Amino acid sequence: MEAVVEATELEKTYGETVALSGATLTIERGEVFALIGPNGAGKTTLVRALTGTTDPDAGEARILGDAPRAVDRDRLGVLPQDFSPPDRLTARELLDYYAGLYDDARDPADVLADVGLVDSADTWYEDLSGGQQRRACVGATLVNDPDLLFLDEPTTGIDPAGRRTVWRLIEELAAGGTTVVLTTHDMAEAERLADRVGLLADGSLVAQGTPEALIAEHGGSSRLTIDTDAEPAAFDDLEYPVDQAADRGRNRDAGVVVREIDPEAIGIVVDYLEANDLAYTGLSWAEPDLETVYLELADATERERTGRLDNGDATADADRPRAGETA
Ligand SMILES: Nc1ncnc2c1ncn2[C@@H]1O[C@H](COP(=O)(O)OP(=O)(O)OP(=O)(O)O)[C@@H](O)[C@H]1O
Repeated sequence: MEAVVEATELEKTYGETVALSGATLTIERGEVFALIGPNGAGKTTLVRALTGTTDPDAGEARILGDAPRAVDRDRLGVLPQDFSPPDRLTARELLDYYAGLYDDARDPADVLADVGLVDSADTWYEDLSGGQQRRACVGATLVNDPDLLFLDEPTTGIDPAGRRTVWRLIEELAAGGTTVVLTTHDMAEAERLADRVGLLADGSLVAQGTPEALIAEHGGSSRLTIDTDAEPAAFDDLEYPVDQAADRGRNRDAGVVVREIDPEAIGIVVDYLEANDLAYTGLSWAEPDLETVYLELADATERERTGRLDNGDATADADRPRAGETA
């Protein structure tokens, strides 16, 4: 396999703030790699170090076999988080403008179609909706048909249908051999798109792997959440471990979580609730997902950093069931 992105022990501090602390990763050609992590974890700084818009204090970054600043710009597409093109250009003019920067650019009309903006092609950028603006920005990174594409939060502010347009586009690009590095706070996006995910916390990549491997290693067991005001102690005679659910927000019963339970065994819990006169308003079963992993690992890093004691229920914050899995 050909390494297209290589970061070795990257360090970057801003005054007292450590933005990168020994970040090391390798991304192969054609991979979609998702960088996830809490606000301030260092994702943007890592992308900037890899694209040559910031110099690390130590360590080495190489992309497409070269130092980031030495790479042929025709081969690279970069969508920064805060990219804001001129307002008084239409979507079409914007892509024409960016296409004009390259000798061998794609037809901007094709790019407009790719990002789903044909109907808004003649609308000024400032009059596009936030999501349409973001799609136009994604388009601007595609005019040179890059081999390596960095997308910093590409779908932030885009509605669900538009998000799927961008997801399909990223999948097509990757199928065609483009290497894509994206940062996202959307775990469904990372789980759907990424061949591998890197979780950045406090400037270090604390976990890397396929979504499936990360979920298997860090996701814990499947769980059944019961909407009930009953205490976990009321379930002492149930054959499964039961904990209090994390804060479930307004308008929800407090809730308890039954762990290590397969869906076929939900009937046992229902029988138990009824035999013990325990009132409940709903049950939802969920497999661990990338969000579970994220919360577990980000929380573990936070505990380590602050010296906060583990209460023995490290996954308690991760009890939200996945949509569509309500029993
Ligand atoms: N130019 C800068 N000057 C000073 N501090 C900076 C600068 N860039 C980043 N930082 C700090 O470095 C840390 C990492 O920031 P970074 O933007 O890389 O995080 P992030 O993971 O991308 O966050 P988010 O998810 O909020 O976008 C933060 O504490 C941030 O305040």
